[in-house]
Amino acid sequence: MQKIEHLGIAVKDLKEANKIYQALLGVAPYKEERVASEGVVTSFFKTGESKIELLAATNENSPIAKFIAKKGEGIHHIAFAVADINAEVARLKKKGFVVLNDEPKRGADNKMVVFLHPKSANGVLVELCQEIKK
Ligand SMILES: CC[C@H](C(=O)O)C(=O)SCCNC(=O)CCNC(=O)[C@H](O)C(C)(C)COP(=O)(O)OP(=O)(O)OC[C@H]1O[C@@H](n2cnc3c(N)ncnc32)[C@H](O)[C@@H]1OP(=O)(O)O
Ligand SMILES: [Co+2]
Repeated sequence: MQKIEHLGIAVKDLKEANKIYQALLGVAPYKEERVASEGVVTSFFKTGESKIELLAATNENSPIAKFIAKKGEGIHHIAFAVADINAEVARLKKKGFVVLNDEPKRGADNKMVVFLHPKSANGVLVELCQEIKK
């Protein structure tokens, strides 16, 4: 793992949450991006070497809608940057981690992503991200 790429925070109202995190971090979000395949709209803030990703659901089947219905707003996942996502998936599967999507899928912010089940990491949903080279 290269570094923590972002912390994902599930929010009910993206506009309101943007105001709160802009006040907290002292910077405006640098992008807002819908990921239809995930049923989310995201807002990204850069804070030093890391990022905060706010996520709101765009439909009731969204994992974010389910998460908020069950646990309320809050930290949803931790994302790590990796150099070779397929090699990391193979390594982690060998170690017994439950990989939710063997094939990396297109995420937000120009990344290919894979998720590991929370049960594999002490109740924490883990996302692996590999930058898509331009
Ligand atoms: C890709 C765009 C963007 C990016 O950065 O590029 C994103 O980050 S998109 C983020 C949204 N997408 C995802 O989260 C995809 C991966 N998530 C899933 O596949 C599901 O949400 C899953 C499998 C984590 C849970 O789905 P399930 O239908 O099984 O929901 P349950 O409520 O039954 O959960 C089972 C079990 O897991 C616990 N849980 C659920 N979500 C989380 C979470 N975010 N963190 C920690 N734990 C979580 C839930 O409480 C259940 O545990 P239990 O002890 O049985 O109550
Ligand atoms: Co994410």
